Amino acid sequence: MDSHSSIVSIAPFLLPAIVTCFLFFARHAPASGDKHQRTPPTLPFALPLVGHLLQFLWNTERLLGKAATCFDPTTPVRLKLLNRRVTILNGASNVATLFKGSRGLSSERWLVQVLVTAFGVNTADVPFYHADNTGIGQQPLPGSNQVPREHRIFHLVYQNVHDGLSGARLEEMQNQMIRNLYAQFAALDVNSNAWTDIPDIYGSFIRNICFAASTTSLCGPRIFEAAPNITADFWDFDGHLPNLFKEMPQWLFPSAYKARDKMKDNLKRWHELAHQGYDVSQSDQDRRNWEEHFGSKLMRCRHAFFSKMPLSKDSVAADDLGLLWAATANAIPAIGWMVLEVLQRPKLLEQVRVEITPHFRSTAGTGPPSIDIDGLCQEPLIQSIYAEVLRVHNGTVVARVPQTTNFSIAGWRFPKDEAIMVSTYDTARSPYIWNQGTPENPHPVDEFWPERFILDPNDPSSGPVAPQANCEERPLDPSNAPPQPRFSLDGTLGSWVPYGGGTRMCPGRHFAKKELIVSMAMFLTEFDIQLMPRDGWIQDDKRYFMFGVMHPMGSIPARIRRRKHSFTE
Ligand code: HEM
Repeated sequence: MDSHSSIVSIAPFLLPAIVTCFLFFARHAPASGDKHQRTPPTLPFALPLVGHLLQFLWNTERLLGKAATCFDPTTPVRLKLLNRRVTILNGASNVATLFKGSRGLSSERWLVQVLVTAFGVNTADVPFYHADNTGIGQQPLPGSNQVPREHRIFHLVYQNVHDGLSGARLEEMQNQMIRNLYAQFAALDVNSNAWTDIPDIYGSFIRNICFAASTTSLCGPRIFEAAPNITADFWDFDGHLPNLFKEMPQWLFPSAYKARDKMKDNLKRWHELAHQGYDVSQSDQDRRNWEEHFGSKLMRCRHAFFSKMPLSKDSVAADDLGLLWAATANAIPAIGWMVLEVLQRPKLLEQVRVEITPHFRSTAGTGPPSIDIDGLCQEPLIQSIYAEVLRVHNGTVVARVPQTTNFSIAGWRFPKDEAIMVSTYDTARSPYIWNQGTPENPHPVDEFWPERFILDPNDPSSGPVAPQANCEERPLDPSNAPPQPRFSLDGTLGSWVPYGGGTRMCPGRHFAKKELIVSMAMFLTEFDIQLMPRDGWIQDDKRYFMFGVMHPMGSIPARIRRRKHSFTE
């Protein structure tokens, strides 16, 4: 493990000393440097030595919220985490500039650290990752190490996920998702003439069905043969991930490390079975976009290049755990939220079903429904719900590190090797940017407002962005058709960033949009779902804050039945 990665492991030893000399010491680092380049101010902190570490570990939401509001809304703010410094970037235009300026910034060191601490890549394999400083591009970076092409792990992984999630491979993944969801629905013991009680409609129903469907689309069905309990094991691991991510020591959280080891063992068993059934050295000649051993072409080609690298089986399993997590741990809670936000509003449910129906052709129990995916994904209200789910429920931190020299944005200097972070949760809540409705009909930034992303040309108070914040001209419709309300992200550049941005922007975003919308549409078309009465709206489980789309909190009891003319009957 690299030298600065174990800050947290010593934190518990420092605690008694910190408590006895509790000084309430606040500091605001003066802006330094020449008049063109200022160092961002440090958020005041009370404990010298540790800085903001304890708050970072136990109340990250509050800490990042303070960093977003402590100075003016475009001022970046530095945090001190024991011996490490990071800067939280604020302001939509600064965020957009960061993502545009990908040259000179890297995510690779950060990525390796996450692969080790969160997913369990072997420390013995770290030098192999670090030896590759050739970048993600087709050509190695000038002046970088001489690394054989087949060992350029960052380039190969980058190219593989981008190829595997576009064009015909993307279409195959979409079709697989529909087929696999249909198979999951058909296997359920749920009738149309009686209600079935479900103890937790998200945690024991939607989440498990979607994991099985999504993982089969990515990895093929063999993974469930090799590891029959992988669904439960995965969600157990996901629940422990915040502690792993924050580098909590094993002696303090042994169950987190156990859950991760279990998942790595599951994946190793699958790798063994898949390699027995399929020779990855032939994968270049195999034109299929999906086969049953490794599933998607993405996965098959990935294992073809892994097989030429001197990585341990343990590290390959850990790296795959990272990919499986990226592919499911945001998308599935987001599907859950899409369904739940609609179900909590009966009128919205009716409107959504009106948008869904024309795009579905049922095959009446003889196979998966035929869905006009592109048409469905262009419906304005459905897209607005999708964008609003990712605005409200996403608590990700996206990181970049200036690699070779200091980096600057709008006159602020960001030192080399110090992480610059963007909190998607706070950018999505800036009251200076987001439309909060009218005094008669307010919609605060924390509220889920299904129509927030609908721009009605006849209503100047509509659209995602507050009228005073929107400098972009509203484009005219060239067809001269009477202006219709439409889905719009206009003015949200640098503020709606659930997928990050720039060259490292999430390569799964095109698949994710379709996966989220199609899955929601399939659940709402196949089932009537009645949530048990509850006080207030369903809330985010803040334990997942900082780690992507948060899960809904607590158990959500419901009853369900198949709808008449559902596609499985
Ligand atoms: C709602 C769903 C999703 C959200 C909110 C999401 C969000 C993100 C974010 C914020 C990043 C980091 C981007 C950056 O650093 O700028 C990321 C990276 C990534 N995502 Fe997604 N993601 C989603 C779904 C998916 C899916 C479905 C897949 C694959 C099937 C996927 C695969 C990846 C991969 C491989 C990376 C790493 C890319 C790299 O390092 O270059 N994601 N995602």
